[in-house]
Amino acid sequence: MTELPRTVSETFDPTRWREVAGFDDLTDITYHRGVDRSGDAARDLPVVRIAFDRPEVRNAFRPHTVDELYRALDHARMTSDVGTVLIAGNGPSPKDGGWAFCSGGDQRIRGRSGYQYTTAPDGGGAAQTADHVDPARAGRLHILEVQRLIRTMPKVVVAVVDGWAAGGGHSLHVVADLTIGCRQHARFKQTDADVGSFDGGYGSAYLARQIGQKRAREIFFLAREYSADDAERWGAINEVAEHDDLEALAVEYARIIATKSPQAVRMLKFAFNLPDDGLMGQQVFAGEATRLAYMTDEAVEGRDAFLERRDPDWSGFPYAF
Ligand SMILES: CC(C)(COP(=O)(O)OP(=O)(O)OC[C@H]1O[C@@H](n2cnc3c(N)ncnc32)[C@H](O)[C@@H]1OP(=O)(O)O)[C@@H](O)C(=O)NCCC(=O)NCCSC(=O)c1cc(O)c2ccccc2c1O
Repeated sequence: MTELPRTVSETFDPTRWREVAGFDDLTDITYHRGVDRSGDAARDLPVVRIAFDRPEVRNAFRPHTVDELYRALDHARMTSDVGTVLIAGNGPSPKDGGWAFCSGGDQRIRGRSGYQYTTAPDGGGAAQTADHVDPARAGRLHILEVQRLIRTMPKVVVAVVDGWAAGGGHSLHVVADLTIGCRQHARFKQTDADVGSFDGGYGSAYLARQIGQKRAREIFFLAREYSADDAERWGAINEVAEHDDLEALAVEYARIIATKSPQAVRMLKFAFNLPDDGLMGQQVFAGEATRLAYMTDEAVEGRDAFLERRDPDWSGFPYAF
């Protein structure tokens, strides 16, 4: 029987998860693999849980958080028996009991060139101030790289919103394939324009594709707070769950997704992306089509003819219609 992991969040059920080997150095996020311990031997499930772990600042991200998030997501992307990636926020805050999915970029270390790396001694808690900025490392806006990874990974990414989704955290929920929200604590608020920032890509324009121009503009221009029930009504999220049931619902989504064909899910995700992603969307979709084509006898004939220094024989392959 595998050892139970530490309880990283009040809603985290350690019996459902195991730690992922090679990630014991994480400071700003947690990363777990779903596991079924009901039998004699624990069995891995096709789901991972990646969670922001800075509840004292409503799970704001600093560059180091983004580095860790990218690394865990990319590991999940390359783990071929994982079909669903949950992104969550650990909580509540030890300071005031507040819950958050993610409140976006850590405003304390935002510089003129982006969010700055720091040398704060405590891993990013109270000591994380502009005084600790590392002048040798350029400021970053690389949460956008994370957005692209979520967008292009051939798996279903689910945002599990158990508290504030604000600023860049709001954008992460927008770019995720699916979002579920907690009735009691999920709060959505797009604060970008309050703090002189703007996610002009997926966070805004893609949001408008999802819920319509008027509502998306309202969300950005008024920066009002809205609930999970509001969000569901507007089509901004998929489902609302009670606080105690939210993570179980996310795992249930993953179970259902695992009953579907991986290839079909991959092709569907890239097909959904294509119209909004321009040539890059076409490239990603077409790459998968090329991979499928390589599996045919026709493509094998082309390769073999080259390797055997002969003309290809296409006679067995009709111009199908
Ligand atoms: C999220 C809130 C609405 C929650 O309000 P609440 O009243 O519940 O909690 P507090 O405000 O008291 O917060 C508790 C505690 O956490 C600290 N904190 C919260 N959020 C942040 C943050 N983002 N950065 C740093 N610290 C934060 C807060 O100061 C309190 O600390 P104490 O020490 O006082 O206990 C509310 O907190 C809120 O509005 N937060 C800010 C939301 C925000 O504006 N985020 C940044 C938006 S910009 C952004 O995220 C962004 C990032 C990018 O990398 C981009 C890249 C490219 C394009 C655009 C980008 C972008 O827009």
